[in-house]
Amino acid sequence: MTIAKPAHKRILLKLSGEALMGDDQFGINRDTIVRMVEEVAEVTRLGVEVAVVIGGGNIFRGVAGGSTGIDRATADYMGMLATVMNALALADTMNKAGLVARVMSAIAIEQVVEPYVRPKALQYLEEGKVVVFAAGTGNPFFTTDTAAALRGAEIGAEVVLKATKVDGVYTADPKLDATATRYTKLSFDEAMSRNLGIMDATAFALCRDQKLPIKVFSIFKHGALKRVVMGEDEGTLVYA
Ligand SMILES: Nc1ncnc2c1ncn2[C@@H]1O[C@H](COP(=O)(O)OP(=O)(O)O)[C@@H](O)[C@H]1O
Ligand SMILES: O=c1ccn([C@@H]2O[C@H](COP(=O)(O)OP(=O)(O)O)[C@@H](O)[C@H]2O)c(=O)[nH]1
Repeated sequence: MTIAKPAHKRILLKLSGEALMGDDQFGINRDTIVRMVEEVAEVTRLGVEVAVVIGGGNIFRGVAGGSTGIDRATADYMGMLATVMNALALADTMNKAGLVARVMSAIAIEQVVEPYVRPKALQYLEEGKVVVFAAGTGNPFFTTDTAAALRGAEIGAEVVLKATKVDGVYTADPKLDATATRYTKLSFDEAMSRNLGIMDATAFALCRDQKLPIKVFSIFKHGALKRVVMGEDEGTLVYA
């Protein structure tokens, strides 16, 4: 009997901040974060190197209502700090679950987390540690999706796994159209021409230029991350 091998050696997992809320209105839901870490742990046990970019939308978003009247750049820095909080919670939960996690921040807050240094991140990944990238790209006017594309390209990830609330890309918004069907895969050009919002335009363009495939899947579906990593039919693959 041959044992199935993972389809990917190194992945970049983008987790939205909102995913951490669970059914709460904001913040970090304990059961949800523990469950998410279990899904990640399962994949690391297969020998896959995992880097994570975490969002901050559960705490603060630069363009959200709570930032009304605040300068956009300032609000965005607040959003980046929110991702640092999530990263600390995520890494702490990972360490308690028996993983070894390291947080690297795109903005210097050296008493709290170490700065992002690419060779160091690569070293951690080679050592089997999970690297959690915090503070997005470190620049206002960007998103953590763009950070996922950027870091994914930098560390030579084979794929960016975009974890969302829906289990893939559909022919139309499945919340509004019950007849929408899920794509198993589609090319960057098809996604563009059909105007399917998979990631924001900057993130999407970066992945397309770098020929870095994106897999959209649901983090709320138990075992989905593992099935994605094993190359099974789960979510939607966007390819060059
Ligand atoms: N063609 C489509 N395929 C899948 N989801 C879609 C599509 N168009 C719109 N959506 C919507 O996109 C949302 C999924 O993105 P979400 O998890 O909110 O992403 P993010 O993590 O960027 O906030 C869902 O609310 C879904 O209804
Ligand atoms: O490179 C980045 C990444 C994030 N942000 C800010 O951080 C917030 C939280 O990130 P995001 O909205 O991407 O989080 P998610 O939707 O994944 O929870 C954003 O609204 C921005 O204000 C930013 O300014 N630059």
